[in-house]
Amino acid sequence: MTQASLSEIVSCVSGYDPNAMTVPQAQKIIHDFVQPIESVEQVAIRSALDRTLATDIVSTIDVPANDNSAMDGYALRGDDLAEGKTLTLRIVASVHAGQRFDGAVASGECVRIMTGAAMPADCDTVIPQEFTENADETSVTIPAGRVRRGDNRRLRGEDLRDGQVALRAGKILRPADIGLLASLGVAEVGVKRRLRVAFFSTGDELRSVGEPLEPGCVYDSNRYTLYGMLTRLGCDIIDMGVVKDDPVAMEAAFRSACEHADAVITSGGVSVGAADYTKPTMTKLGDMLFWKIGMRPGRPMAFGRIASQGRGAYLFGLPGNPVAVMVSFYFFVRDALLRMSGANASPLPRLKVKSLSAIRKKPGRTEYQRGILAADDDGDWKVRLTGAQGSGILRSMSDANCIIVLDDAQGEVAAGDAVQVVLFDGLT
Ligand SMILES: Nc1nc2c(c(=O)[nH]1)N[C@H]1C(S)=C(S)[C@@H](COP(=O)(O)OP(=O)(O)OC[C@H]3O[C@@H](n4cnc5c(N)ncnc54)[C@H](O)[C@@H]3O)O[C@H]1N2
Ligand code: MOO
Repeated sequence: MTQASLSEIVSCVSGYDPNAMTVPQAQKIIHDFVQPIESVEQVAIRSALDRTLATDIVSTIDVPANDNSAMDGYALRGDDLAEGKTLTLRIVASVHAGQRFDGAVASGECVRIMTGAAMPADCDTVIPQEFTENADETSVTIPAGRVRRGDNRRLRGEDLRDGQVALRAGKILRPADIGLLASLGVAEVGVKRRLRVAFFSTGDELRSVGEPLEPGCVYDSNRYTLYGMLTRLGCDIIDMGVVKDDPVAMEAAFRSACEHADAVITSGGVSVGAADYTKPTMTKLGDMLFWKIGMRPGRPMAFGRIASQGRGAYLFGLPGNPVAVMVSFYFFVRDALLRMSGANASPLPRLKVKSLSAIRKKPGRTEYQRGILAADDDGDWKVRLTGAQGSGILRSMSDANCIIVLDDAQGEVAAGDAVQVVLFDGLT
């Protein structure tokens, strides 16, 4: 299948204007343009943690394999239970997990049973031992009203049935999933290979950690935040360092990155400054779009694809400001990389909570403010701003535990109004 060009994709977007893109328009174009990689590798299930499953996994057994007891107690015939009647049953056998009792259990009889042991064929109910009375080696009394037919019995195949799809291709495997695979007896699975993502920072003012900081210079922090975000996403990273504001050096960096990477991320040089060479270099080499997106931070952004030696790499030219890099990554690049890696990722969940801070906001653009979400004394979760929100203030990201997302239509937020937040941390 040949890949659609960016111009074909943008022609389907109503009201497309590169100088006034909305966040949803830009997200949609990127999502529609990127294509999943095809390479698959077989790995042991522990190594499959956080990887993207390549094929559906179908169970070849029932889990559990037998009806079994959910409690330590006594397995009995539900027919023996009668409303308001105390019952004394004769114990005919005892079964532990891993054992089964194949004998008959007649009316008036029961079997001492442990959690996980297979149910005797004639029994459909288990009474936990602490609900019984006068138990000894030979008999046990079941007081009236303590158990109903079918209680405390786990049914064969209630977790998964033979032939049922246990996990769908595209799932990013979490701890529960590799446990589920183990419960099916699966030792290895096919996962998509890790994405290879190259990145470099641009700017003559940038110094790398370890170098002296001359007047007018700043340390390059974007390569570290990108390293962190890409590593968390499970990518193989290619750190290409700092590239000077020089068209020849920049072209060489792009060409080299595209030889090995599935995606290339740059920061800086996408605005209108005299030394902003990223855009002209990208245009020379590939199928590129440059946008001014109605958002803050992260307004300028370049996106496209560079083809080189029969293969191609997607390209994300992010703005230089450190907070803008992170916000653009979380709200554009992350989804694209997940899609490229073959994952069926759902949108980042948003929670609606009250804001303790009044927030200045004009309708017409999306704002991503850094917030601290905490429970008050009544257990209600509320969010407040971290403080100054400039897109160069990286500490605002470090202090935050969430992003407050104020959509295009949102105007001023008064203290006490509800806002939507995206959490940084969660169970994965
Ligand atoms: N006349 C205009 N000026 C600017 C506009 C505009 O529309 N018109 N947009 C502003 C916005 S918004 C942003 S964001 C920046 C984006 O500019 P660039 O992508 O060209 O980024 P630079 O100019 O290279 O850098 C911006 C800023 O960030 C610092 N920086 C860059 N790289 C790093 C790094 N790796 N680590 C730490 N800090 C970095 C850089 O020193 C600058 O301070 O343009 C605005 N201007
Ligand atoms: O993208 Mo710029 O950092 O919005 O301010």
